[in-house]
Amino acid sequence: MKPVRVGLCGLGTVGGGTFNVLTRNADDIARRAGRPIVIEQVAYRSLNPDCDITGIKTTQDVFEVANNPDVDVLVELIGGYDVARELVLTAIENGKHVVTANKALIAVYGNEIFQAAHKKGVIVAFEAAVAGGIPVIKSLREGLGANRIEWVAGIINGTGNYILTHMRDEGRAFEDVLAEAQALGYAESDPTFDVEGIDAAHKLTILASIAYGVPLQFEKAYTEGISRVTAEDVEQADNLGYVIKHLGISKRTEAGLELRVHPTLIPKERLLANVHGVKNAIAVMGDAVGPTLYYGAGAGAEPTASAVVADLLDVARDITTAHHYRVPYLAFSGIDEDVSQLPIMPMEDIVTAYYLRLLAVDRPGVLARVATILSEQGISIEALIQKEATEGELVPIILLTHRTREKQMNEAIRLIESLADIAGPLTRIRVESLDEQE
Ligand SMILES: NC(=O)C1=CN([C@@H]2O[C@H](COP(=O)(O)OP(=O)(O)OC[C@H]3O[C@@H](n4cnc5c(N)ncnc54)[C@H](O)[C@@H]3O)[C@@H](O)[C@H]2O)C=CC1
Ligand SMILES: N[C@@H](CC=O)C(=O)O
Ligand code: NA
Repeated sequence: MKPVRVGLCGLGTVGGGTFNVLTRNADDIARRAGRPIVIEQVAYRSLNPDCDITGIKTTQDVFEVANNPDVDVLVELIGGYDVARELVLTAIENGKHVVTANKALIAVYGNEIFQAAHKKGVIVAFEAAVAGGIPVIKSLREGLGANRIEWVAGIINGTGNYILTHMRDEGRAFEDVLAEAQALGYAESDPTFDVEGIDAAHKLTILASIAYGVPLQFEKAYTEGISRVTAEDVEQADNLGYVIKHLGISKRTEAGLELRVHPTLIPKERLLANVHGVKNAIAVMGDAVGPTLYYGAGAGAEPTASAVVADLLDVARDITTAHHYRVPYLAFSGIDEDVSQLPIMPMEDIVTAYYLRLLAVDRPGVLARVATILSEQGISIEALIQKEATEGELVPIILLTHRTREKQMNEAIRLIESLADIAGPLTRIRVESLDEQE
């Protein structure tokens, strides 16, 4: 049978991995696809020493691939927003299917891209864009199709989890571990995307759209990174029975959808608390199936390539069976119709528990003043640790609260920070109990 011809754009970490997996496993892939999947052309800026591209047509210009009539599927692995958007739209305009690992592109321009693809009747597949090699998009879009999804929560940035794990286990400095994650090919070209939660917010935006059938709304996601989490917070969380993880959380509530990324205290016994290094895990709660968990490598050359090549297989199978994209881009049918208008909730309306760490002058009555402020905002305290003074006359106070509205907590924090006895901004980390095992 006629092969499916791939135009590979970008030969970096994921491009190189994709090239190698596709060529190494070509026979098995052809048997699964019902036809060979061959690399017709590669566009790259610099050669990847791990790839032997002898005999393959190459170019420095990615648009040559998008305009090449011998290419059936364009694989976009150059990353970034603008050139990638133009490249993908050009390929679609030319009737080519597209496979991409670019979550920034899908989260920000996905609505426009799917419209264009729908018009042309081509596939845009992006399994590698969320949680690397874990087939979470396929699971959510297809395997859980019978369910009303209640919530999705997970560790969806490998670099951030790698940093938190190695800082905690080896006491290493943030910058040192970040440099290692970059060398291993896990980080984005701008690593602040990983560290500040932007990459996780891109992925959460995509997961939420697929889970609830809402348009992609990255601009409404609340995003907070891990750069302010200290070794002290990690230790105090541990004393209280929690682990700090950087989570993406999206819940369906009566008021709308929560869409938030931030460091989170989770009970040590939860499965998510035990996901370490570059591994990702996403818990999904469906009304029929109950809690489910998807775990694996969230970044890296071949784990991510595994998802890219699986998407190529889907494309090949759809071409072979002459289907017109069997599964809708964001899981719900139609492109405008059937999209739910469930609102994304403002962060101030979120209800959750909180860990607070403050530094107070060691004088009688400070704790009572803090407790009064919390109580006046209707916030009750679940646990309290007051440590011996360690920093001159400043004494750390750790508080764990019961669930309360973010708006009340913001007001309480503002009032506590304005007390003369309190030094500097306090640390606030949200707490989730995440019943993913029940
Ligand atoms: N590294 C990882 O573990 C994962 C990355 N991704 C996504 O995959 C995409 C690629 O990421 P990486 O492979 O890590 O990046 P990378 O920086 O290793 O590779 C990108 C390659 O594209 C090339 N490139 C950029 N613009 C180009 C252009 N105009 N023409 C030709 N070549 C061009 C660069 O020279 C580079 O070799 C990104 O969208 C990223 O977010 C997704 C999941 C995991
Ligand atoms: N930089 C990302 C790569 C995969 O999406 C991460 O670290 O998770
Ligand atoms: Na994936």
